[in-house]
Amino acid sequence: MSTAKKEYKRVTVKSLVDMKKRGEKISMLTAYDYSMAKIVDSANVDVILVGDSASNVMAGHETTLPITLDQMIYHATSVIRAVDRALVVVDLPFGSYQSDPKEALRSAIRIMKESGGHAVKLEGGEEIKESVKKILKAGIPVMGHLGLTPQSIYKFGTYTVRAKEEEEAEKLIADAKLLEKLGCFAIVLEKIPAALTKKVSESISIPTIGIGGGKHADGQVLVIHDLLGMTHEFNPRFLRRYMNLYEEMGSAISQYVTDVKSMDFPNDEEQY
Ligand SMILES: Nc1nc(=O)c2c([nH]1)NC[C@@H]1CN(c3ccc(C(=O)N[C@@H](CCC(=O)O)C(=O)O)cc3)CN21
Ligand SMILES: CC(C)C(=O)C(=O)O
Ligand SMILES: [Mg+2]
Repeated sequence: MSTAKKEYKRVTVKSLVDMKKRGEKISMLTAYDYSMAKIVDSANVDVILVGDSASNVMAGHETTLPITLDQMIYHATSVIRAVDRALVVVDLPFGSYQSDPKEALRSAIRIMKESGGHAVKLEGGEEIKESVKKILKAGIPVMGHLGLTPQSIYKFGTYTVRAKEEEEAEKLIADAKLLEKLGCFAIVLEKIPAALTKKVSESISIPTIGIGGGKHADGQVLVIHDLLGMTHEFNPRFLRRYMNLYEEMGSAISQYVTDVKSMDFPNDEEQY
């Protein structure tokens, strides 16, 4: 017996590669909790990233380094409960994969088993080759992340554009080809020159997802709170704000305070 079920087709790792082949751009946004993920998924975003940017956006840390694997699993579990259509990718947090490939696999397995996420994302290329191999061998899809890799911020000291010099650009291209060869299904390219994004995207058959990587990436990703204008102090050039929720929410909340103080709320209809 068939029930009247909402029509949707799940996004898979394979459908993303097919989208690149067709020339259809991929949309990706972060979400860290149930309510936000419900809205993002209902708006037909292809990929939802449970990013370690939760460390900044949810917990208020200065960097992504402090967030733990347990905390990432908590966020991912909440997101998974809300999602019907999108592919859900979960960041492996700093410290959960860098020491050795076995630990990397254990961390990836915990994410898959405990949250129900569909894939994991790791920052780096050649340096994490063995870990990527091991995770893929276990049947867990892996998304790469090259260019500005926030988990290595203390190695670089700044969030400036990466791979502007020839040598770093060549390494990035080699890393992208390596990740493709290993079997990754997509690669995030963060804050690199548009011309390099173009070159990388043309050199590999798996999709590139840009954030500050320009128009030639096969898809785009943003932190949802940035797009909605909730993080009003974060203003990189690559960010397009679609709302100014920081101000809108602030005035709604001020109005509530005013209404409580003036005894306008609750009124006769809003009580029993
Ligand atoms: N809210 C938020 N949005 C993000 O995109 C994001 C996070 N948090 N946390 C984790 C990483 C860090 N990311 C970043 C951080 C800084 C810049 C950046 O462009 N910062 C400065 C410029 C710094 C410089 O040029 O030295 C800026 O213009 O805001 C970009 C991406 C991307 N990720
Ligand atoms: C900015 C994206 C790519 C990310 O890794 C995150 O949100 O953690
Ligand atoms: Mg991240």
